[in-house]
Amino acid sequence: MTAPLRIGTRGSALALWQAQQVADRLAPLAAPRPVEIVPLETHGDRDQAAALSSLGGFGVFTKAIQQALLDGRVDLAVHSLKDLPTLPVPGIECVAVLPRGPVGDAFVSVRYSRFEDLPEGAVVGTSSLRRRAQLWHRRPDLRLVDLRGNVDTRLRKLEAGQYDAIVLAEAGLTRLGRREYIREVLDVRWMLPAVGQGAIGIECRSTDRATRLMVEPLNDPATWTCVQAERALLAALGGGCLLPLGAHSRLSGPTLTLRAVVLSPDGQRCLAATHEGPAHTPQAIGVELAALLRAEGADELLPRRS
Ligand SMILES: NCc1[nH]cc(CCC(=O)O)c1CC(=O)O
Repeated sequence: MTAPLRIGTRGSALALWQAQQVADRLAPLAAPRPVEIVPLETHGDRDQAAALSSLGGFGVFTKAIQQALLDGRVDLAVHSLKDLPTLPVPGIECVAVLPRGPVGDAFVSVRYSRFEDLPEGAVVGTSSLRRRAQLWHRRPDLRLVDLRGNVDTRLRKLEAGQYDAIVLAEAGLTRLGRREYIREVLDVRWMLPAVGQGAIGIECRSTDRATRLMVEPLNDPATWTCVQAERALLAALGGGCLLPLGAHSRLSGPTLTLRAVVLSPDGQRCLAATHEGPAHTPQAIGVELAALLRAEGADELLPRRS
């Protein structure tokens, strides 16, 4: 009975910080069982050089952890929700999300204190299709160059002087104690976050009732509502991280408002729509917003999937 409760996670500093949050909250519920963090290497960690798209794009940071969960090598899995594909994995269920952190994207630069100060043709590092498309939509003159790696790797590359600025999730910088790098949080009215950005999801094996019951109390209902709507939107558009889609949800009393943009990769075309409804039907709001975007012609912008 003293077998530890094992939490599977990526081994990056950010992933370990997130897993530790779960471990700290779970410890009193699991006692006297100890809680242990098990860092696992994922496809996305192993192949830093390859573009995410060439790795297949779906679940490169989550599949290996889900496999360990299915194999019984770990008892739960902790993911950045934005890295977790919406396609359900048989035998695995997302049981809880922690209270959401900051959702926005941060402008990080040594040379410029505001995005608007970037001179014509400035070099901005980011590999995210969503960030690239929204940056280009606002500033077609920018030179956008690939930048991959963990948060600290990207900050080091910025400091090496190769980029005028980079864009990173505010949540990651905050969690790693790197907020001093943030020069400006980009306005969510034009830089919409990724689906699930800033949220941490916890998965269990569907059959492991004991662990599920232990994890359920960690769920934050407000965060759950918002991410359900965002993920339903993403699923209805059939996209993974290869789709230049931004989404932002806001819960105000009994009403959930979801806003989203779908862009062409070059940022020239941008469709936006907003939809709201009762907060107890988040998935319907996401699905209906997808239909509104389709009615505007989103299908032409969605990547072809084989
Ligand atoms: N794709 C990598 C990734 N996955 C989650 C975060 C940050 C935390 C979050 O947004 O939840 C990051 C880094 C980044 O995008 O800057």
